[in-house]
Amino acid sequence: MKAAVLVFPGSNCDRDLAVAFRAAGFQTEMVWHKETALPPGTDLVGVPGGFSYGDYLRCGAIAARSPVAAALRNHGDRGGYVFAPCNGFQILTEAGMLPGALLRNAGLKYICKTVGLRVEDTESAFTQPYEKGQVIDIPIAHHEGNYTADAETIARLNGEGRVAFRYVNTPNGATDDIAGVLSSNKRVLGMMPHPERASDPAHGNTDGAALFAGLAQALVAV
Ligand SMILES: NC(=O)CC[C@H](N)C(=O)O
Repeated sequence: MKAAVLVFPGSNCDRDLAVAFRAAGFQTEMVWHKETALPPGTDLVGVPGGFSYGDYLRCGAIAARSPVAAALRNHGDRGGYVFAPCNGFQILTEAGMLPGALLRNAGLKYICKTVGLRVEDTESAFTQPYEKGQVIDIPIAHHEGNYTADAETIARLNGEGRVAFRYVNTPNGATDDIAGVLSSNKRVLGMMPHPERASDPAHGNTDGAALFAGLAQALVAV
């Protein structure tokens, strides 16, 4: 089971993500943004949180056009798993790998706190260890987490079971309380909250650990 974590100038959750992947049993390599290929045999790509390229232009817009982005897109196109928390989610929407956009938080403030998330769909590798409707506590830390998409896209995401998580009390104005979205094959997950920051007893909260365990379980079964 091989994972790669992309590293952009300004990434700041890349090592946290690698720690969570390794704890779940993935052999994990860091991949610099200038690379044009992923390590051979990569099963899972992590697109980490942070402030890639200083959040200039729009969060994630420059990273979505970086050399490594083409390799990331190929990985997704051939059915590879991608986990993208926070800035990673912003990068995937900018790259067109997930629908919608992340706008500035409704209150125009950076928000850093732990929030309740309801698990909405348990048919993906990421969410299968949870119970449908289960509420988990996961930290957020962002100023552009206001998920927005047109009504048709929101209806499609809801209808296809592609809303992985919803906020219990939406902190950022996200449409339909959406906190995390899956691709149509459910192998790509983008979410604003950070499960990798709630996956070790030392974090004081392990609600996120099951997500990484679920991924490992799905990949062992392949
Ligand atoms: N923690 C993060 O990944 C921050 C995401 C993004 N740069 C924002 O502030 O919205």
